[in-house]
Amino acid sequence: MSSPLLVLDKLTFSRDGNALLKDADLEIQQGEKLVVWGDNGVGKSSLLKLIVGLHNADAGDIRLTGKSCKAAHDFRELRKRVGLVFQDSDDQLFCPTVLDDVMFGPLNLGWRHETAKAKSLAMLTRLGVLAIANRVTFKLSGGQKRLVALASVLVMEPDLLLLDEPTNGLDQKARHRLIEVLQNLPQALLLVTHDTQLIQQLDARVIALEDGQLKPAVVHAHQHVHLHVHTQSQGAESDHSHAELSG
Ligand SMILES: Nc1ncnc2c1ncn2[C@@H]1O[C@H](COP(=O)(O)OP(=O)(O)OP(=O)(O)O)[C@@H](O)[C@H]1O
Repeated sequence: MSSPLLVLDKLTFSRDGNALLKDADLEIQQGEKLVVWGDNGVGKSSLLKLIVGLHNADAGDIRLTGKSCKAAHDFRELRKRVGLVFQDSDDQLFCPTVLDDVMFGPLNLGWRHETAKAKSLAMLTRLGVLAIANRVTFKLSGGQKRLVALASVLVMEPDLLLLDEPTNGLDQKARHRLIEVLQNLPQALLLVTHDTQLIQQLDARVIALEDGQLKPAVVHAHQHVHLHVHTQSQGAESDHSHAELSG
C-alpha cells in the first residue's frame, strides 16, 4: 500500500479543560472515504479544525503525505490540498453572489478568470444548483447555502475533502444528490456526522469519536416504523430500515 495521505499521530486537544482528543490516531489513504461519527459536543468539528490548523493541538502530530505540520505556513500549504466545508455555511460564504463565492477560491489560487468561471459553473451544475448562480448568497435558504459552500470547496479539487455535518438542512432530493456526488468523488473524504442514516448510505469506513479516541465502528440496520409526509392524505406509516452505530 502507498504511504497514507493524512496521519493523525497521538493527537491531544482540550477545550476549557475538557479533553476532546486523547492520544488519538487516524490514517487516511489516498481516495479513501471515511466517516467519523459521534454524539453532539464530542469534538467532531474541533477535529476537522485541528486538521486544517484552525485550532492548535496540545500534543501529537498531523502529517500530510509524510510532512509534519506544525507552523502556520505548514497549514497554509496543507489547506491548498485539504478543503474544509464548515458546519455553518455563513462561516464560509461572504461574496455578493453564488458564482462569486464559488470562483473566489480558484481565483485566489491564481486560476485564469475563464477557467475559474467555467469550473465553477460546472460544479454548480453537478450539485444541481446552477439556477441560483446569480442569486445573492446571503438571501439563499440554509440548504442552498450548504450546497454552494460545498461547491466553493469542491471546485478547487482538494486531495482531501473535510465535511462537517453535510446533510443538515438538506431536503431528500439535495441529500440524494450530495450522497451521489460524494460517492463518486475520486478524492479522499473525511466526513463527520451524527446522521446514522447517512453513514448507512455511504460506502465508507466508519470511525467513532468516543472518550477522546477514534475507534473502528460498524453500523447495524434494523426494522422500525417510520413516518412519511404525503400530500392529499394524512401521514402514512410504513416499515423502514434504521441504522444504529456501535464501536
Ligand atoms: N469557541 C469555543 N470555546 C470554548 N469551547 C468550545 C468552543 N467551540 C466548541 N467548544 C466546545 O468544544 C466541545 C466540542 O465541540 P465541537 O463543536 O467540536 O463538537 P461536535 O462533536 O462537532 O458537536 P456537534 O455534533 O454538536 O456539532 C463542546 O463541548 C463545545 O462546547
